[in-house]
Amino acid sequence: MGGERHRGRVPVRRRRHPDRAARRRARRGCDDRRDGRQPDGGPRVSLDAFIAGLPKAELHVHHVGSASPRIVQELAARHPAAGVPTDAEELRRFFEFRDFAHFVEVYLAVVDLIRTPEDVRVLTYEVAREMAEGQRLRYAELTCTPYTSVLRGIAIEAYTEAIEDARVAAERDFGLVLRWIYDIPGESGIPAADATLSYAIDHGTDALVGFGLGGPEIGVPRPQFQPHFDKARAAGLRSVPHAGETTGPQTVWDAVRLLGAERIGHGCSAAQDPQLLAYLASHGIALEVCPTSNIATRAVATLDEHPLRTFVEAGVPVAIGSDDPPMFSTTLNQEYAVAAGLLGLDTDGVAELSRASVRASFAPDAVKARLMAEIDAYAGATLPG
Ligand SMILES: O=c1[nH]cnc2c1ncn2[C@@H]1O[C@H](CO)[C@@H](O)[C@H]1O
Repeated sequence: MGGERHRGRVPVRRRRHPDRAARRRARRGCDDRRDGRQPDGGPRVSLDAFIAGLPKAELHVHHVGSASPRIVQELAARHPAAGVPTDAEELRRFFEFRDFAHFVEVYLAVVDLIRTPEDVRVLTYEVAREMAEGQRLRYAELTCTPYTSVLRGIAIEAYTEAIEDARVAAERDFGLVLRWIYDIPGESGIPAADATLSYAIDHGTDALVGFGLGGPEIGVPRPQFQPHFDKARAAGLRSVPHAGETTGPQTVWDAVRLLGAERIGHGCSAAQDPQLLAYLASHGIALEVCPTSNIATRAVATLDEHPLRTFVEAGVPVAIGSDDPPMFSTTLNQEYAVAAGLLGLDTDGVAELSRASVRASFAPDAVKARLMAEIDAYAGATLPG
């Protein structure tokens, strides 16, 4: 496989910092270089166009957080009491976050729009359409929070049926393979953890692959959820908690040591702890890195300070994710462009980012092999221009 060319590493260009032009491209989320120095061959495309056409896997994206303005507007109009604006400009302002706590507040206001099983089905199917058609996603592990929907009156049986209907339809209609991760909304504590575990173990389908933990970290210590993760893992689910997004490296250690994390959501603060980086690298524990989200929620102050390069240079596997893309005015394509700017990647490097996500995924082997072959075929047939 093409991925072996780099021994499974994303090839960072050996510079301490991305050059000014790369930083500008990262900020704009695009690449308009036209150096014309490439050999003749297949179609020539800009890095942006290359990314747009690149088959991809997405491992860190939230279900409700993927609702596009079109879907949010539609739901907001159906459920006006939730207080989410329906006007496009007001909606844009509504999604400007003061800090992480405010982000969670806004996020939960959108959660409040999901009231019926039909809301869940439409949301999931439309999100899948946008993933496949807009981002060339071929595989996605979507983080769902059934607890918040059940709390709003949707029975877990109806919830499960709705997402499963959408999953089957999305694979049939868009060729997108979907898998689920159920996360505990951390701010709701042990009752949410108990319920989410039961939804996973008693109601989860074969498409449920992971067990997660989201929401705030401050005031929500990870160790309290160890029994839940123990049971989820014993039932065959993979452990994928968020950690180190808004607190220090100790939270990441807790996630790894106590919750058995196989991948970490965000993990930004791991960059402060060289021993932790070495541990993540030697155990192949991937960090799901969502640069624009980190800036929007103020987890990282500026893009120039983003730790992605530190992770890659330390040999930590990374999977680029979009988190809650419409809320952060981004897309997975744009996150790839930002990552390319931070790492100084060309088209080969960007293709390798996509392979890295496939490797870190919990996709069945046959799906992984198919995706790797698709990426190789695409990268081999497209020349940068
Ligand atoms: O970046 C994020 N970090 C943590 N939680 C998040 C993020 N994006 C969405 N959620 C969601 O916030 C809800 C409240 O706990 C959870 O449902 C979690 O999935």
